[in-house]
Amino acid sequence: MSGALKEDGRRGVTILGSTGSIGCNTVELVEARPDLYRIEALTAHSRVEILAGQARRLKPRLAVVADESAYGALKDALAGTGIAVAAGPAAVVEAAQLPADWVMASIVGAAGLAPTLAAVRRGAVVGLANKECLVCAGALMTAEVAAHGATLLPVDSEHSAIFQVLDATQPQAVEKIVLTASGGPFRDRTLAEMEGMTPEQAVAHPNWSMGAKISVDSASMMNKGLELIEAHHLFAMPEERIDIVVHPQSVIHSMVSYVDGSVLAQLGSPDMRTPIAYALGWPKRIFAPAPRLDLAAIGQLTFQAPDSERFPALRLARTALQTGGSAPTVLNAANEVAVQAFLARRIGFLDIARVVEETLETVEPVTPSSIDDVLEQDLRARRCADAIIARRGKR
Ligand SMILES: NC(=O)C1=CN([C@@H]2O[C@H](COP(=O)(O)OP(=O)(O)OC[C@H]3O[C@@H](n4cnc5c(N)ncnc54)[C@H](OP(=O)(O)O)[C@@H]3O)[C@@H](O)[C@H]2O)C=CC1
Ligand SMILES: CC(=O)[C@@H](O)[C@H](O)COP(=O)(O)O
Ligand SMILES: [Mn+2]
Repeated sequence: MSGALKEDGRRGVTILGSTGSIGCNTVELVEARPDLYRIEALTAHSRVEILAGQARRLKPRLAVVADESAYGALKDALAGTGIAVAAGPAAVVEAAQLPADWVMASIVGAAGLAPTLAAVRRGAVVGLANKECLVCAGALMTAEVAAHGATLLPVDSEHSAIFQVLDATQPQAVEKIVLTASGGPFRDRTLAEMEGMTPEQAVAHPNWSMGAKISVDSASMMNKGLELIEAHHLFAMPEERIDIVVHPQSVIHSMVSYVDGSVLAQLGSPDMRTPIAYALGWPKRIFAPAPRLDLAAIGQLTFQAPDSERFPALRLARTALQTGGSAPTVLNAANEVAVQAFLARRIGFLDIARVVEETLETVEPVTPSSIDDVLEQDLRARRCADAIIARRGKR
């Protein structure tokens, strides 16, 4: 990021998915430091009111909605501001192509792949919250990062923690990465209890305030499975050297074990403004208004082994990573479809993992050699998962 400052000394920032949980936290941090940052572009799917409010305050060059039917509303909301307005998935990619120094990739799901890739391809520094794009296209994505001299800065709290304590100068000294998992809202529930859990119960995360999709992923622990694959790609760490430990307090955000027996961890309150600020300020640290950690008040930090009987998503993700090729792409796409079906009350909570497993059994893994191949496999998996859900509904 050195040399990435514009003439006025401020870093140009684009936020892809500015209206979401990560996006709004990023906006808050950027807004607090007009001396350091100016906004280049903001994008959303369809929540025009939030996007237009952010745009009026931050005055980007461009504001984009992915949903074309929201174009008129955005145009009206920003009339007379001089801010350019556009709509559609291609316009989101164009927003990512504007010459911002730093891009927050915080669109949810594989929909974030093309715009994130567009930022990578122009060599930007990318704060990566969107884990799905590394899960569905990890090897191709990291190759693009290397080819274009881009920088990926992890924003996911666990990966930010690892990034902060990993000694990249001595990769041979690293024994293991240990991802912490809260266990989600159903950590101590039986399978019989989980069967009847509602979307409202699933999105009620005990520690973090997040968007609906990642909250359901945390409840099924698919989030930790996706994070396992994300860590594998971000830190070039083999699957068997990435452990998962359940830590209900979400205070230790992850750890790195070294060959001398030392374990280094990053701690903090469960507040995404800390990892976002780390990526936004990198290579320096900037202030974040997250609650300060009071260990005496917390009293105890506890740990337990993950249970892949009650949380089969953990097993499915590990197996998909071992299988390789398009298996993680299929896992991710089927999970996105199943989570949406659960949120729409078309399937039950435990059906999410069942749909993912059946899709993985049905769609033959291939070795994608391009992003187009990945997108093709993503589509195949979505169609397969849709068909499985439709069949389940008819029983
Ligand atoms: N929330 C968190 O604390 C964490 C999130 N992450 C990851 O960050 C990403 C974002 O999560 P989160 O902020 O919780 O999600 P949200 O659902 O809160 O926000 C998603 C954002 O993406 C936009 N969006 C949704 N669909 C599309 C689409 N098809 N095309 C373009 N834009 C779209 C939304 O627009 P609109 O508002 O208009 O619908 C919104 O701006 C996810 O990949 C998640 O796994 C990782 C760690 C922590
Ligand atoms: C904030 C963040 O990074 C989330 O991914 C969080 O880790 C979810 O918590 P779980 O550990 O319950 O999946
Ligand atoms: Mn996380």
